[in-house]
Amino acid sequence: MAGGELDALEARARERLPRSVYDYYAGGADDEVTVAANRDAWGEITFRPRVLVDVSAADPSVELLGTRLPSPVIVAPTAFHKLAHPDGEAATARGAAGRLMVSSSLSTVAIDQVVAAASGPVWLQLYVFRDRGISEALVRRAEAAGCTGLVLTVDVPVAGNRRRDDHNGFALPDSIEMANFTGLLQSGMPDGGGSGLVRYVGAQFDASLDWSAVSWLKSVTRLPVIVKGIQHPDDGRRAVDAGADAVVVSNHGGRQLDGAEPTAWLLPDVVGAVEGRMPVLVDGGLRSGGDVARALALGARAILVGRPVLWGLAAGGEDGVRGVLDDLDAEFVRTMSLLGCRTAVELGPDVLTP
Ligand SMILES: Cc1cc2nc3c(=O)[nH]c(=O)nc-3n(C[C@H](O)[C@H](O)[C@H](O)COP(=O)(O)O)c2cc1C
Ligand SMILES: CCCCC(=O)C(=O)O
Repeated sequence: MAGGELDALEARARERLPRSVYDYYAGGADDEVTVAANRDAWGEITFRPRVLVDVSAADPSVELLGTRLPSPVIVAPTAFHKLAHPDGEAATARGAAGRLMVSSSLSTVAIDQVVAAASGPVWLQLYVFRDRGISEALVRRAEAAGCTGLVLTVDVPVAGNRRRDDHNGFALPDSIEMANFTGLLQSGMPDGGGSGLVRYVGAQFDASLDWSAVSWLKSVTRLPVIVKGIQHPDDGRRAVDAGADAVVVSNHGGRQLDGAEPTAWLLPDVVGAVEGRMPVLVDGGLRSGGDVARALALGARAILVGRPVLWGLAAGGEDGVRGVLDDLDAEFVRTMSLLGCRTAVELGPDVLTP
């Protein structure tokens, strides 16, 4: 579903969604330069295919932290799916159809119900709250639910400046709650002007978080810890030293620091820095199976997609999500085949223009 088709899906989602929800999903920080740059940067990477390779059984599966995934395409954690569809994250989990889904801390369906709806593995994404007890309770809920990984998002010490949300006074309606926090924390957003999400983040998230958070998380769980939001090769190295099991190179889809480097440029440097000591994942602006192949060729083990899943969910519920992901996979297999690669691990820098 590259290019035009995905744009058409986004247009359908946009028609169905209230303006403030569409803007929350689509938008980014400040001038949204990084939102656009993420996407454009993948498109600038060109291929050098090899020919006369038997690709009759091209296999897109990848191994990640001891699990074989049917595809390198992972559902990125995004907040508030009930704003897109009444079944929320349960519909997304069904639509993921066996692929790995990362469920947001800020989901509108509780993590145990997300896992129950999923046919593939589920990781819980964690924000660290001022009250560590809340984060630890979330870890326990994830473990009890059967999650197989914890994704620590590290690029939100404070909320990015989302102008659209400010303008729209974005907030969750009273009918929708942050379902992971019942009994732990108020499950809505504080009142006031501007973005309710920014007020919520300011009140609840721990801006004092530092590298000790990774060892803290490792000390309270036996689940693998994946650090999401790495934007510097030295931080990739530090993540290895801190005991992370994997990292996600991400600028949060351009929603945090505007002007941040597109992840396609940054990825090879982080891959180089970690020297194979752990898998490196990437997200931000990947919109086609060709982009997936580009990321793997640059050294990513797997990739995450954010907004396209939300467009699928808003436009077509569970089937819409499945459609987006199936199309990405089909394009990826076609691209692999045309590059002369039989397995996802065969994708390397040699299939790209140096
Ligand atoms: C609407 C929306 C909500 C998001 N919520 C979260 C979140 O709760 N936790 C998180 O770690 N990342 C969150 N992200 C960032 C995504 O996980 C991911 O990094 C980004 O969307 C990838 O870029 P893409 O949308 O261009 O594919 C969110 C992104 C969007 C678009
Ligand atoms: C401000 C961060 C909270 C939710 C989120 O991750 C997003 O909207 O991108």
